[in-house]
Amino acid sequence: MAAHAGGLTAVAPAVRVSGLTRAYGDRVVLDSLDLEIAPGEFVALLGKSGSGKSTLLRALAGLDHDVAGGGVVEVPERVSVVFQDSRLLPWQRVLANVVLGLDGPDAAERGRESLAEVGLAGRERAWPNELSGGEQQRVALARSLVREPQLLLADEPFGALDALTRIRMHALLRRLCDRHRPAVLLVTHDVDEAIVLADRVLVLSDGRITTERTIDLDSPRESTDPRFAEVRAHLLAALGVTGEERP
Ligand SMILES: Nc1ncnc2c1ncn2[C@@H]1O[C@H](COP(=O)(O)OP(=O)(O)OP(=O)(O)O)[C@@H](O)[C@H]1O
Repeated sequence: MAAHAGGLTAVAPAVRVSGLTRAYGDRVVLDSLDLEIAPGEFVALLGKSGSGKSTLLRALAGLDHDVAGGGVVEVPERVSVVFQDSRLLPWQRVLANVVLGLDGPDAAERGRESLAEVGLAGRERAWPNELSGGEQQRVALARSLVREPQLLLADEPFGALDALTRIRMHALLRRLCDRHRPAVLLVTHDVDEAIVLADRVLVLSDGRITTERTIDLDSPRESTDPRFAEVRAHLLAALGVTGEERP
């Protein structure tokens, strides 16, 4: 069992990770990693495939009891997680999925409001399999945000969506985060997605955060902006993508 349980404490809405180590057998994936996320800050995490992004996210979510390791992980009390697949219960209607486990007499009303926020007003009684992939991810976002998380962990939430839907979801997620102000850790493979959405982009390599870039581009962030291109080149270089390999 990981040392998460020993290190996990409920603190103000921000993240502090210190000396985090995680290993699968002999394979050390996170090697004394340090990370802080300010309240309301949107952080994107890039890294090569297999670099340990999901392992880090799972450590923050407290979902890694099967992994050996140590270190301190401090996260807020209310943490929500969104994955690449929506993980909706197929035998529950949309509203029931959103409010599942939610207490209080106003739970259904809050669920309805949350669905309206993600553009799904009127779809409360639909079954998950009646929705498109993008709509299912909207429901997953509604389910996360109805709990007013102080920390939102998102592991490739748009990875399975087509390019157009992904662009719409970027705008939606940014809007929702501006309104609800959770701290966010977004794991993504998509460098442009990271630059469009995040206040700060991190690169995970060799078990640690090796590159950190604050994104201070004006909104809306356009990939045609030369400053955007400069940030992209910096991050791609940090990911080990050479000039010839770049699109
Ligand atoms: N349950 C497990 N048992 C053994 N090894 C694992 C397990 N989960 C992950 N790993 C290994 O740990 C390393 C990091 O995996 P992880 O999923 O965190 O990487 P990632 O950066 O999220 O990768 P990707 O971008 O491909 O999703 C990989 O080498 C992976 O094979």
